[in-house]
Amino acid sequence: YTAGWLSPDRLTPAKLVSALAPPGGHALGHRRNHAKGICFTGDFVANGAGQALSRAQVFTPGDFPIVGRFNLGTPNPNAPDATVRVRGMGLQITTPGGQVWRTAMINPPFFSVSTPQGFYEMQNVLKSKAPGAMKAFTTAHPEFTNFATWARSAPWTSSYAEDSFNGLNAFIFTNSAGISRPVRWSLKPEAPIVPTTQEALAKLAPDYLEREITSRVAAAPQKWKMRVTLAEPDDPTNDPSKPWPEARPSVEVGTLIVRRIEQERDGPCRDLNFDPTILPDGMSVSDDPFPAARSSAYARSYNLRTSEAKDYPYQLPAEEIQK
Ligand code: HEM
Repeated sequence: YTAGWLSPDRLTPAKLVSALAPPGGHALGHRRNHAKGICFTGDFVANGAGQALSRAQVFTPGDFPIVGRFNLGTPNPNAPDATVRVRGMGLQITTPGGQVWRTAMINPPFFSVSTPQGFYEMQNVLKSKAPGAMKAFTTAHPEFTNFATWARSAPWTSSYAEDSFNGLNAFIFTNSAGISRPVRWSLKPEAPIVPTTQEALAKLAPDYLEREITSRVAAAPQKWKMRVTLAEPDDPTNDPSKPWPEARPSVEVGTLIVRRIEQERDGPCRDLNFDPTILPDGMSVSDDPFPAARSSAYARSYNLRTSEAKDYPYQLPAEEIQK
């Protein structure tokens, strides 16, 4: 009756965030996960087709401003690009009525584990040297083997512009007729994909992805199509490790256009928390347990990093600025 607050085994935001810490501790002032990244701005051009699914203003035909962040799934802000398998995009779209949609998506087509508890255990086992720890983990979380197969076999790219970004969690869209349906969303790149290998990427500069996207966007805006996929009655909505069948109907709702790469250190992403529960009217969370867990963990990470600004100063130290 204490809602679990007094249970020592209860999974808390503090435990979730601490579990992400690398052996030397977290990099102060930085995001506790997806710490390496680069901010951007641009717009989302809605084609109007999404209005059939959701009454959110973002689906009415028009152009809406975006702030987003390409990132790598690592707590290390200095990790070489080729050492990180998961890439992500944080995205905020705002519409004139003051509605805000935040989402944070990644490149795998399904998540590594079924539950937030599984995510916590995965962080611990990835650091554990105990013999048999991984075997015990995969026995308890057999879904992880699908993710390991994806990580081993999926092609790499040498540009964020060539990556797909998948929301993975299920949400509920409600249209103006009051009809509610479970959905997931994805961004597919318009840039042609040039597959590469981890070895080839490792031979490039450790920050190649940031440099490449900066020059690519300076030469031309980069685009992704946003697609919303609809669940059928038996599709799982509470487990992002289970992809829905390819044949599910989907609706292309618009185009994301990245027009400018922004400063990461003192740009518009720094004070932004891409909390996946910040949703406009016409979208809501489902029975998927991740968005609530993520929301509480991101808030904790945000509070920690913003109170550590002295460890990650907005301006570069004077000696690092070339005059
Ligand atoms: C319980 C599971 C998860 C935990 C504990 C977790 C934790 C975190 C934390 C602490 C951050 C940094 C937040 C900040 O300081 O602003 C973060 C960022 C991020 N997460 Fe998660 N995460 C989880 C699941 C997921 C899932 C399922 C996805 C994708 C579908 C995802 C994608 C991302 C992305 C793309 C970012 C970077 C957003 C940005 O640029 O700020 N995470 N995560």
